[in-house]
Amino acid sequence: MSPTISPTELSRHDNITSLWIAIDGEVYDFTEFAPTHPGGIDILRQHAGRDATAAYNAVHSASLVKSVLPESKHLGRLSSPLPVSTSTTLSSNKTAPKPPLSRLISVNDFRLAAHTFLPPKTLAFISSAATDCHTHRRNNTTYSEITLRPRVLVDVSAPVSLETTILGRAVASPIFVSPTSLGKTVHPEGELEIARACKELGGIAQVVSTSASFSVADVVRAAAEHPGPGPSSPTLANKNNTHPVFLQLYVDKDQSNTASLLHSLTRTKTNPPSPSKIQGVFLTVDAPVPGKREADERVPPPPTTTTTTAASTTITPMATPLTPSSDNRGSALGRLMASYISPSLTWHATLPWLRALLPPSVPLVIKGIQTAADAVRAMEAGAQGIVISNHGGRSLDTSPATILVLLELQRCCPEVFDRMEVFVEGGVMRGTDVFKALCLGAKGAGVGRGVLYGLGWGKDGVRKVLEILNDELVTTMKMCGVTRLDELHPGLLNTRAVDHLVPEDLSEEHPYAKWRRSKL
Ligand SMILES: Cc1cc2nc3c(=O)[nH]c(=O)nc-3n(C[C@H](O)[C@H](O)[C@H](O)COP(=O)(O)O)c2cc1C
Repeated sequence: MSPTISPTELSRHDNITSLWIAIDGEVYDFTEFAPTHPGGIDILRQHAGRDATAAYNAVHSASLVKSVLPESKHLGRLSSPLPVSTSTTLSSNKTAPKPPLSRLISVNDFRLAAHTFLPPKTLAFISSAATDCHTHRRNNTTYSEITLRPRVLVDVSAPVSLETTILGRAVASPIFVSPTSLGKTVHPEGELEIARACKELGGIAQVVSTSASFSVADVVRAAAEHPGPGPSSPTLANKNNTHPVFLQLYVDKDQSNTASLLHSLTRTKTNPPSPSKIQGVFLTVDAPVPGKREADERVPPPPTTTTTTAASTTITPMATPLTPSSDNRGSALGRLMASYISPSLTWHATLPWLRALLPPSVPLVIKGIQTAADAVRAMEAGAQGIVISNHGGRSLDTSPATILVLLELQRCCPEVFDRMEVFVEGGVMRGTDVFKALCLGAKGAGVGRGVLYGLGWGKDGVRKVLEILNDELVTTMKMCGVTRLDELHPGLLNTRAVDHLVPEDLSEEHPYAKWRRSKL
């Protein structure tokens, strides 16, 4: 039986040299873990010696604490409950009722509707992008600059199957769910609901963020327990009635944390070994430092309250004088979340290190490629895939729209499409966007914010967002005279309006400005 700890004893451990916290009636020692906490040490210091159940549950799954702390750090049960001092969630501060799903017929409808009921801080976190948001906008608008070249008088009566593979796994569609952090800020079951929707749709690939509210193991478990469409579904891509789950990886400043995370997900002690919990790793490389997201910085967390009345218990775990709200740069959740991410990844050290950590059967994909030269480097480094991405315009404003980078690869290094899988994400809001990406060689197109807006309605909302995109893709294909994904090719597009923006070769030099400040 675990020891009993009194509130008085708990309250003695209220500082960084001895940092105990109670969660759901259990007391944990966070002293060693605190400096590496992904959300920063300040938030743990704020709750040191206290009951942090409400703040914890607002962003984390119940089981996460047990998976990140060793058993020895679970000290015992709290002898009597403590009054709740601060609580609860970014998503509890609703401002309007949600419109019914039946009224929403486009991804943009979801975006607009989410603006009516998501609390301001959650909305700012999701919708924000770096500085003036040029890249965020252009990710989307550049798709509309590329026009279609429909072929008519083609029999398109055959049913269209969107089934394909992603990194060797059968999927129901080339559209996949991009990794996003803190799903619980939108829905209490966050990434679990996304997994359920992906499974119900017959196997949509889901990339789960290292900074998700739920661990990947929780996501895999939730999907396994969810009935899904059943193996008898005639359109089921994945006959095993599962959906592929990939881990998006931020390498921790303390690399041993990353090593043990990967070990726990890909290696088992069982004999014979059970399969890896994840079907691949997407290493994010476009956010070595946090982007300056001004909307997220500007919107303060809801005000702190110390009362326990039902009406006033709405607060984020960040709302204290120690949190970003007291910082003279603002109060961005994104910046707080990024504090554990290593800024020192390199081609020559990080990739071989990661490859050696992963079993050979687990593919490694580099997420955040923004030039043809880096695509070639990734290929030469032995990556199984790349994601052309600029983090949805959240990292570096005025970096190129992702569809332009896809064109750059076609122009400068077309061989990469035969040697590895190329994915693209950023600004995908329509089936026509997906169609254009696929015509230009993408194996799949990822959706980030659109899925989060759908998550406001739980799994049914996520499902509807993905269904809308699938339907629009099928309609576009038929209108263009094709009924199979392998019939898509660049000739179905006119890219002249943007061709002048596409670099012409792999050179890392400017085409004519050769001047250098330093001769070194
Ligand atoms: C709220 C939010 C959180 C995100 N968190 C992560 C993350 O934890 N890891 C990551 O690699 N990318 C993250 N991204 C970037 C997405 O994976 C993806 O690149 C981007 O959302 C695609 O653009 P879109 O939102 O226009 O579809 C996040 C994006 C958003 C909107």
